[in-house]
Amino acid sequence: MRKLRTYARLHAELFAVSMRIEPGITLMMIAGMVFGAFTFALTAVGVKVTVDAMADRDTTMAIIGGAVAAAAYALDWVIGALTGVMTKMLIDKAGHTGIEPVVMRSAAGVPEVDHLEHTEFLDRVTALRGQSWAVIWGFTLAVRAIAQLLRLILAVVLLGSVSPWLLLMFPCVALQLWLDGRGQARERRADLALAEDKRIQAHLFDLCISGSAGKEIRATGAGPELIERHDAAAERVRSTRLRGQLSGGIWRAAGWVVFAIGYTVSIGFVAAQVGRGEATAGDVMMAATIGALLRDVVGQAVSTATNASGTVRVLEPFLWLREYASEHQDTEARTPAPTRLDRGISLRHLTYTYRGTDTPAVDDVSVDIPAGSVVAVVGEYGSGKSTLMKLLAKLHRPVSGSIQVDGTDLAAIDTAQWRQAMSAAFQDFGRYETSFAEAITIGDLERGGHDALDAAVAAANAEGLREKLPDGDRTQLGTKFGGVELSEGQWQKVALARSCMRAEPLLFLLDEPTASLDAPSEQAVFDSYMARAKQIASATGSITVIVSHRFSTVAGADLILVMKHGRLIESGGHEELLAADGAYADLYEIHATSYS
Ligand SMILES: Nc1ncnc2c1ncn2[C@@H]1O[C@H](COP(=O)(O)OP(=O)(O)OP(=O)(O)O)[C@@H](O)[C@H]1O
Repeated sequence: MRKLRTYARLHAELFAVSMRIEPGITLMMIAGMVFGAFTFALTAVGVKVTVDAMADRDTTMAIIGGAVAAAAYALDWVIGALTGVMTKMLIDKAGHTGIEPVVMRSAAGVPEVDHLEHTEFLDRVTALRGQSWAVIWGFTLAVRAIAQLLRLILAVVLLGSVSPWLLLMFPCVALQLWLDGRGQARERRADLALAEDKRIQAHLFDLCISGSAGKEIRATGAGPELIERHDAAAERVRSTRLRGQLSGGIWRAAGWVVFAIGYTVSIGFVAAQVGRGEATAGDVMMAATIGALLRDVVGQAVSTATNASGTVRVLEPFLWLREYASEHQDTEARTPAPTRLDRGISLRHLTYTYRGTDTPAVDDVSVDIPAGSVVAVVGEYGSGKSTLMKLLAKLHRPVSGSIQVDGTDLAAIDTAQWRQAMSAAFQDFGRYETSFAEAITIGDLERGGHDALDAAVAAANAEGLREKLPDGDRTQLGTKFGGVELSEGQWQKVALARSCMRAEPLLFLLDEPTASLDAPSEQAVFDSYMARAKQIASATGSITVIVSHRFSTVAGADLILVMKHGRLIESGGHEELLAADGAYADLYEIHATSYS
């Protein structure tokens, strides 16, 4: 019942969207479908009038009845064709301009990132990708289903007026629809069951044709194994789908058998009534006509139901995605973000566990980071450094504990404002395939014109790259849209410059932002970042947090946090930690020679 209400509400919304985008076509389509139901009834009545008039030798009435029946039948076809065209136009326009933006906003507009790594989200996005039009199709099918119901009601009235025996057809129709529904459910279940294999198949395909992974695959000789796995996934998809279609087909065929029995028996009863003088030949012809048309109506109802159930595959993810996006909008976080830091940022028993895992990635971390400080986070791979950075950026919500910004819980601070107040460069940076200038200034980052762009490029040590670009700042980056391809390190410099567009961020997060750079570039970037960090710190009390394996950089930080298995095991200044001769001293010894 709840599901029914949810879908009714959704269709009401989709009606509103369609009316907003194409009011004329929406109304004409609905009117056409409803009117079509009456032409169906008119055809049957016309046939009865003709046959009875012929029996009475009333030629005029017979001609009128025949003409009405023929015209109504033909009109039904014309209306069917026109509503078909209008439906297509509506789906095309409202789907792309009304629904696609909602899908995009729901998928990309959640402030946190937990969902981006989760199958329940990914499965639904896979189902919706490029399929937004089918959401509006779902609405047009609902209208069609109502019009078909109207046809069935008219058929009941007409058949009931001839003989109650004819009503026997309806339980058979109902039983057929039920059996058909069972068949569809089988197919739907099979479709859901194969979603993961489909994703695996797509992932392996993308991997094999991607420029970056393609090199590695060839070098390591992993190609045949990946192709084999791809084929195995494809085979699982095929066999699961076939099983679903076979069992669905059996249920459907059973449905048609039931209908055929109902039709034959009920018409047989009326024919017997004619012999007893209880019905006219016109009644039999009307019943036979309605029965025959009913077969079409039921056939159409079944195909509407099939299509509607097909669109559930899109409507369900659409509803889920919208609900997820609205539930994760962080609307309680209303405290304005500060404009400067006085005391600093304190982590209080901060804990975060990724969904689907048991061990916390950040485990009970407590530390005070004074305003104006440069902090380095070090630790082995997988020790929780990136997760800590993401928690500071509000990309994940702590499972327990908190982050206090000058005494205010970060959870209560307006997320959008917090992001405006900070800057970040991550290890896995984005590649925006647009012009060089736009790839740096894109987003809601401050647009300080050419001066800001120049400063950001300088801070990222990307002037050399900029000079080499054939069209300067207007050079299109990436080959997807016919631009120039950059090396990994050059892409990283663009990302670094992007993170420097905010002149005075309160929090500057740098999560191994130079992993793809050569040693001199890395040194130059860190020197300029450290100078910048100190300069910003004196103006607004800003904090810079750097995750790095470069110990010459780490050593220059005011505070060093050493992480292990998600826990903060040591913290302090470089000399202090070396003197303590603990984990930091060990790490320093291992890394100093290779990275400094
Ligand atoms: N999306 C995720 N889902 C589940 N577990 C995750 C996810 N991301 C990270 N982890 C796990 O959380 C732990 C901490 O990962 P994190 O990336 O924070 O470590 P790190 O110290 O930054 O590692 P690295 O130096 O390799 O970047 C690791 O055990 C990792 O496997």
